[in-house]
Amino acid sequence: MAAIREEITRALSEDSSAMSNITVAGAGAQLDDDASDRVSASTPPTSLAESGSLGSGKKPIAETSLKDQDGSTLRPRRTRSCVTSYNINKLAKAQIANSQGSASRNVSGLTGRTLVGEDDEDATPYGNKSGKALAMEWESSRASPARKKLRTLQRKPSVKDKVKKVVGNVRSVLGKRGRDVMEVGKRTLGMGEREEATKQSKILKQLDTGKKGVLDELDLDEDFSVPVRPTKKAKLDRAALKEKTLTPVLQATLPLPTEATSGKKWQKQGLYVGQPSDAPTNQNGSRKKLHKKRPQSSASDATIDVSMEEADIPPKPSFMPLPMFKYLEKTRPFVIPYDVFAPSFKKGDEKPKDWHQINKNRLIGEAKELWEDEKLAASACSCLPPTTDGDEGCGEHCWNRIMMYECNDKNCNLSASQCSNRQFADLTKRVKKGGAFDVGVEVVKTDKRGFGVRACRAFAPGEIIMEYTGEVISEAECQRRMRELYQNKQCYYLMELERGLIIDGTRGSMARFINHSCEPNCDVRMVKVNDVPRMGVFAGESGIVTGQELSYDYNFDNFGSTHQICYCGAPSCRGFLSKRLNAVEQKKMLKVELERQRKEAEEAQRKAVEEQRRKKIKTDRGSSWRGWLAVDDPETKERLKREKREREEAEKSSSRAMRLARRRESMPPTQVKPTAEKPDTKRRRTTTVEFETIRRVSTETSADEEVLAGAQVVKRTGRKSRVVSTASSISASTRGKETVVSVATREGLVDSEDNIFLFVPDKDGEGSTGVEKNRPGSKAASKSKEAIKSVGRVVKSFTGSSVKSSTSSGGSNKLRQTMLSFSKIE
Ligand SMILES: C[S@@+](CC[C@H](N)C(=O)[O-])C[C@H]1O[C@@H](n2cnc3c(N)ncnc32)[C@H](O)[C@@H]1O
Repeated sequence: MAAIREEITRALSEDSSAMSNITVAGAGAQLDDDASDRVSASTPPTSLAESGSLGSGKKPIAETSLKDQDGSTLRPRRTRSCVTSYNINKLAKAQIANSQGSASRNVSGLTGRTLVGEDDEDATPYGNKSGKALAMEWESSRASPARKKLRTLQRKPSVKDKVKKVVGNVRSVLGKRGRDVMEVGKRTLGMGEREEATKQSKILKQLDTGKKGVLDELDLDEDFSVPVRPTKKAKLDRAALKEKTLTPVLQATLPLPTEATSGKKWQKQGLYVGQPSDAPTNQNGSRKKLHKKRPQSSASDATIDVSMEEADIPPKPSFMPLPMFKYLEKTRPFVIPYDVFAPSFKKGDEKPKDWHQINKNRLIGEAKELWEDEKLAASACSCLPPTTDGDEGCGEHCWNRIMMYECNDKNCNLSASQCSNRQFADLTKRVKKGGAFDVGVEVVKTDKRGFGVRACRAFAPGEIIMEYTGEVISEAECQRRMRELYQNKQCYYLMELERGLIIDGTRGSMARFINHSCEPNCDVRMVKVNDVPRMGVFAGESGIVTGQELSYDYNFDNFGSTHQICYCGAPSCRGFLSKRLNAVEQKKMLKVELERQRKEAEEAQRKAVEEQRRKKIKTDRGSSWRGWLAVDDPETKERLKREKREREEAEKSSSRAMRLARRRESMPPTQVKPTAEKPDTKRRRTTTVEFETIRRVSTETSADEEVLAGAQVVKRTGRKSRVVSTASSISASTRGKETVVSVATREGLVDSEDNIFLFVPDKDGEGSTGVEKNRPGSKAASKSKEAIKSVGRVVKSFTGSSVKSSTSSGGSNKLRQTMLSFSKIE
């Protein structure tokens, strides 16, 4: 038991030898120690270089007491689950210490505790032997009895392990609060890591008091803290830190096992460091991933030779660089999105309509004479150059400034860089650059106050923002304009400049859009620049930030007879755009203003209704409607006539018109309708046709044909008979004794009831005229047979039933032919 207790030691002094424990350094290392202890105590090492444990020394420097300083018994802060792996670091450090005579410092700051197998030195394959022995042991075969023993240890949890677990559980039962109290108390007493270890031992001693004491079963050098699963980051950080510090030392001293030498693969990093790679592990996927991501451990690169001095360099905390650092290191040109910096007009935003921009004052009319008449008094300052760097001359005591003169090379002895009273000169330079930032302002639409001006950059207190420019007019001209031009206007842009001169910003700079506020952020004041008065807009006492709307108090500067309601929204708003009014005035103004607003609203409503009505009409008419024509307008009349003419001409020259013309030309002259005599009645037209056809008959008649004078179709309707048609065309040809007469009538085929009379000319040859006389509608025709007889000799009469009828072609003037056959009259 005593022997074992001797083993349960921890190196506490710096001068412990290599063969004893690796020491924990003094105050400087205390922090490290503590930190690493916190991590490693609960987490097994994850690389060769990482292990914080070393074998117990041969010569314990101080035996760890199981009692606390004040003698109270404290339970261990943590328990540590037994990890059945051998600690190579311990060996490595021992080797280093050996080579240097004494190890003065644990480079990593780890406490150097052994993880496993320290309770039985002989049970370890390497023990605390010399470096040579170590080297040899690395090459030892798998079947070495020590290794077998180690495996046995790994496989079977001993009673000691179980007790450790119980202790851990006891601690965890205390709960967080209890632990916190303990921590606080510990800190108060200034207890360090050693005390912690002592407490653990005390608890173990207590456990050993029973009949079946288990202390002899325990490795009291173990940390009994409850294993806390480390976070991924903690694992990474710790691994990186320890690898950086320890592995070079290892490489410098410890010949690592290689496949060539041992014929066996050893775990060089990770939870199972120092074990053969084929030993059973609990490595899961995520841990493997971690390994992959990690930079190649230098432990595997045995060729790197790192000196101890290098290894002693305190390790750089290895944080993962945040991505933005890399990004920021790169220099490249970039543009800030414009709408972030200066959200200007966007598509569709309303823009001021009747604004003619003038960036320099223009003297109008008699203002010119007034301007020239009075010369400004001379001014000069005697300011001294500033003594301290960064200071500016011509401050508030500058005479020029007091007199509202801007300094220049003539009236100021300081250089431009030393003088702070050259604002207009600065403004000119700035604006000349022309960018949005340089101009620094923009016009925007406000809610109730029309347009306004917004800063698209910051302005320091008192810094000039812009100049108020426009037409410089005399007072008389101003009155006239007010009376005649701006009578019905809501907005005035008039501002008094000096000596009865007024700037009318109706045509002017952007400053004309600056709205009024009862708590303004700008001042507008006149400054004489090179003996010329100019009006500037300056940032107020608080300065201007980007995006802020500019405003000044119209109280003194704004012309305008009416008092408009103010919508500046300032807590101390006066209610109107003018000076503060007394109660009666205010009431009156309010009434006037409300009346104005009412009228305005009425007008707006009327317009809206009108617009709606117009829209409705438009939609009702549809898209094809072209609108009304003012036909009484002579111009329109003329236009319509012209259009009609053009249409007719186009029609004439159209393909249809051409076709008709061609057809007319190809027709025999008898068929050609004389275009000159345009028939204007139906009756006349009929007559014309008859006339034509009769003529044709006569021309077509051959010598041996009986010439018929005409034919008439008489229709009977009841008892009445009526000549419905006089034959339009009669032709007769004789075939032997038979004569075939073709009669064409215009008014339908001959019915079975109809009588058809054929005429032959009288002896005097008047028969042909008889037809003419008996044309439909004529007196003669309206009479019956007698009438016919009188004009010619009826050679044959037929009834429709004995008549063959057919229709011949003929377009609109269709002729219906009735073929009559009869025998030649003897
Ligand atoms: C010099 S103009 C300013 C620019 C004007 N907003 C525009 O759209 O042209 C002055 C006119 O702006 C309007 N205005 C300015 N400040 C106002 C305020 N605080 N409340 C109501 N109207 C204001 C008034 O109609 C006033 O007559």
